[in-house]
Amino acid sequence: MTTPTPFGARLRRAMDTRGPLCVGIDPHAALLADWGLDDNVAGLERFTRTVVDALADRVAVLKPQSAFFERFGSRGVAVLESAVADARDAGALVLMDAKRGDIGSTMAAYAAAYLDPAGPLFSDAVTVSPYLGFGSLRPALEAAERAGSGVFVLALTSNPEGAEVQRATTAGGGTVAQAVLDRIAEENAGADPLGSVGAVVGATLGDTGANLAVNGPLLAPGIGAQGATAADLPKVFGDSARNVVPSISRGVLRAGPSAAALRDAAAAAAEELARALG
Ligand SMILES: O=c1ccn([C@@H]2O[C@H](COP(=O)(O)O)[C@@H](O)[C@H]2O)c(=O)[nH]1
Repeated sequence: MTTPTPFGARLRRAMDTRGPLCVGIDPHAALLADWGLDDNVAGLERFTRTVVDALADRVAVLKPQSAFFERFGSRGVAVLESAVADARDAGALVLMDAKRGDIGSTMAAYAAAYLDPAGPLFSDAVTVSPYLGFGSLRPALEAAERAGSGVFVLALTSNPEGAEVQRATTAGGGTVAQAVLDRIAEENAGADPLGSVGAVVGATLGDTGANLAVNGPLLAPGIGAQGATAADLPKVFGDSARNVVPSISRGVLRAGPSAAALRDAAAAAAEELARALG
């Protein structure tokens, strides 16, 4: 059996060749309406196919938000399965935004869902929540390593409510978020060119005071609809800018339903973000 190329190495290559932009696939009911689509499975299918067809051959990462597919039940999940496969076939890395977190034994089932190459939702990476304890993520970390996939751990989320948990002080005197970041850095120790365990750090946060040197990718949501701009990135990420994967959903999707307009919006965002990240 051949050893798969680790996600971190695949992501670095994609960022170097396509630029670091991640576009989120978030089929909000309001966006379906804006695109002239019905808020049903047929509308979801058309929306998703349009985004994948327009962008999967050019952006480094596509990030479907699982919740928007789950709300349609099994037929919505079937649309998600096709989107993952089609996006990967077209060359994009797929980051499943599912934010799973549970006790270890249940985490193993989530890992089977997203990180087992034989599964219908197998993705290049998945978002997970460490707030049942970082150790509870072990089954996902191990499954990802076996598959050559990645795991993005919520550290400092883009929403204002995150601070009450993430900036709380631990018994050791640091913040909860820093403890998470330190554990991510341990997972990535020695990885070259980039570890496969990422951190989620909102682009909305300004200077967090956190040490973001985790030797892994830093997913930066919050650009566009949540108010952050490319100009905010240097303040948030400082010396870690090279590892930032800036993520935009509505800010690009609002350009649809024209495929050309989606491509133009993604290209304009990519250029602005690349300039800001140096
Ligand atoms: O801290 C986080 C973690 C994840 N997200 C997700 O990213 C997108 C953001 O969508 P926009 O339309 O660009 O605001 C969405 O799927 C969130 O669930 C985040 O925003 N913040």
